[in-house]
Amino acid sequence: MAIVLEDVSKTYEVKGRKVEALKRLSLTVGDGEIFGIIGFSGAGKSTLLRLINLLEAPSSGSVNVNGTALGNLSSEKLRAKRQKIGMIFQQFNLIESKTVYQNIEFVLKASKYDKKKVKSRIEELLALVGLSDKAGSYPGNLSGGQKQRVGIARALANHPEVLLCDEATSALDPETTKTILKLLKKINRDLGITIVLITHEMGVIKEIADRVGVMTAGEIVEESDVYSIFSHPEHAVTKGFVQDIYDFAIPPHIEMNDRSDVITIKFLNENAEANYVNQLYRHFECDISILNGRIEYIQDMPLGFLMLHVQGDPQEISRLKAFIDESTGIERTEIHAETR
Ligand SMILES: Nc1ncnc2c1ncn2[C@@H]1O[C@H](COP(=O)(O)OP(=O)(O)OP(=O)(O)O)[C@@H](O)[C@H]1O
Repeated sequence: MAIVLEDVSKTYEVKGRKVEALKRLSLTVGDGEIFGIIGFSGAGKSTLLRLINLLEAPSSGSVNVNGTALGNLSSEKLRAKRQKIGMIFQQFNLIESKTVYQNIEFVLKASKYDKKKVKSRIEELLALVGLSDKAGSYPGNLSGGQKQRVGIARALANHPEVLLCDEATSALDPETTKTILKLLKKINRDLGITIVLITHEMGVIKEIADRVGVMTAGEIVEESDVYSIFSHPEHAVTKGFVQDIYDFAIPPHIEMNDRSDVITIKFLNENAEANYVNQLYRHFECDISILNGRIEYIQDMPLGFLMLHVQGDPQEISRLKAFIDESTGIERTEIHAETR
């Protein structure tokens, strides 16, 4: 396992008042996995990342990165271990007075990288992030996406085993965000680097993560593969985060007392693309109108939704609902947006 946190707590003391940033949190991130942590501001995400990055020690509990327990390391060993953990930041944190080349050179020099190999390593890194032609540019002359590419090149300079991403795309526009996430995915696949990213945007999780932990008030309240988090959110906070894809309001023209006849169905995996409504039309003597529908792709796997208005004999409607409930890969969902 790449990262194992066991029963970790972190308490800060601010003006005599205790702030519990992390509360007996346990987490395991597998080798080569992309693990996303999502939570609102103040949930404790950055604190968690700083523990993995060895910037801070937990108040209690243990942190283990790639087989090394991080407590009780000598400062020399700690420094060596830190080099194996790369990090990128929301605000890129580049040195403005140095060129792209020099920004990367700076970390290689600091880690006493073999001098003969520094130049070729920098060229290799710049090629990897698609910036070979920007070696002599200053950060001030780069776009946000290019700056983050430099950040990524710098983070990878010392061949890390783990890459930590702290809101790495939050300062970028949606298109640039996509290209940066694509690059991170490529790095994960091609170099086998484990990635832990923290974000407050579910879109980022949907695009890139294999698994996700939902954080609130210093705890991970739900943890699962990304498809399950979207298709079966359990905790109220998770439901809030995935609300966007469940955003089916019952149209205003449906009278208040007819609303119990509105059924929203969720289609899991390949069932999203099957012709299910045809079966409903064929088997049941009800009037069925489609009010809304959508297919979301989560890691290329479809998750479909269909909102139907079903009218007719109440017994027939009950039979139809029972039929839906018995169908594999099809579920009725109670989660949808407030009626507008
Ligand atoms: N160095 C510190 N000293 C005192 N309190 C801190 C410190 N760092 C974090 N905290 C507190 O710990 C809690 C968790 O903060 P943290 O920054 O980890 O949350 P976050 O989820 O990363 O939020 P954000 O997205 O706003 O950065 C907050 O209540 C914060 O005020």
